[in-house]
Amino acid sequence: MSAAPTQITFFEFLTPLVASGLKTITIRDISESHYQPGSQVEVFTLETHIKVCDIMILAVEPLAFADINEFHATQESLPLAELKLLIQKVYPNQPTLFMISFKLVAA
Ligand SMILES: CC(=O)Nc1ccn([C@H]2C[C@H](O)[C@@H](CO)O2)c(=O)n1
Repeated sequence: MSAAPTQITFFEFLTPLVASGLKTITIRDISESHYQPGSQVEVFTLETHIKVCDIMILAVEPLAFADINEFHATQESLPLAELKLLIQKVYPNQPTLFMISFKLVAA
């Protein structure tokens, strides 16, 4: 069994939402779902790999694309339509995804 990851990347335009504590979930596919609840994880920008902040993983739960709703959009700090378009673009044709809940530890 491999160790849980200690880093996560976000698109640069989303990192202010993470560093301010406004964004408290991210929805990823199975390849990016192996985070351990209770672990501290470093956040980097995807495009430039700049360190943004640290977060603590609270939970990792399966989430069907079809079940993504306004609750998830609020936690993502994004409009629901924008969130669903983004997820479809990043993870096309993947009905089963994972919701990673987290809290900001240090900006
Ligand atoms: C490799 C990588 O950084 N991938 C992703 C995947 C998703 N996101 C964002 C986009 C949405 O806000 C949520 C839901 O997927 O997570 C991201 O920043 N980076």
